[in-house]
Amino acid sequence: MAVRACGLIIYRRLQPAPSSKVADSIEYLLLQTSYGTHHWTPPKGHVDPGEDDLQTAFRETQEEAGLQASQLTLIDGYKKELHYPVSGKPKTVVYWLAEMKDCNTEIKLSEEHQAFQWLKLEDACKFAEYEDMQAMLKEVHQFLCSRE
Ligand SMILES: Nc1nc2c(ncn2[C@@H]2O[C@H](COP(=O)(O)OP(=O)(O)OP(=O)(O)OP(=O)(O)OC[C@H]3O[C@@H](n4cnc5c(=O)[nH]c(N)nc54)[C@H](O)[C@@H]3O)[C@@H](O)[C@H]2O)c(=O)[nH]1
Repeated sequence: MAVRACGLIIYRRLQPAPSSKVADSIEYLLLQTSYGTHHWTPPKGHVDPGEDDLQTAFRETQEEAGLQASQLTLIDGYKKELHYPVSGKPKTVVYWLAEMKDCNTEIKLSEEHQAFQWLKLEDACKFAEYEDMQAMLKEVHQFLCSRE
């Protein structure tokens, strides 16, 4: 059976300048692991026994970024599964989308991560080096822009 993890793609909207596009005011949160290859990822982690997927996504976000569910707005209509192998075993990661209620809320990392960045789409795709993650971020961006 596949290893299962869940997380949240978190974004914030900066106040756009009058002439700029809404799309340019969106930034995504990525965390850099303090272990392994120091890859960048949204907050996410393994599902604990007895937990449902969305509970896991919020718990991991709280543990890894210090953000409470009450500080986030879960966005209806977006959910995505990524499937990739880790150490030869299949892994499924389920992501939801959430917006920061206050874009200045402090991010508090755990020992699992050594840095975080708020990134515009183009830079987020550079930091998130995996093609499936990049495709997901682009899809999310389209989704958000189409709602405006
Ligand atoms: N010392 C040490 N300790 C580790 C290591 N490894 C884990 N720990 C410990 O485990 C705990 C983590 O527990 P949770 O937080 O519950 O789990 P997750 O959040 O799920 O975290 P993971 O890091 O296990 O899982 P991924 O992010 O999935 O990375 C796994 C591999 O998959 C690739 N990869 C990543 N993302 C993508 C993608 O989007 N697309 C594609 N295609 N590929 C992707 C990439 O190659 C990567 O190397 C920590 O406490 C550590 O103590 C390690 O190497 N050394």
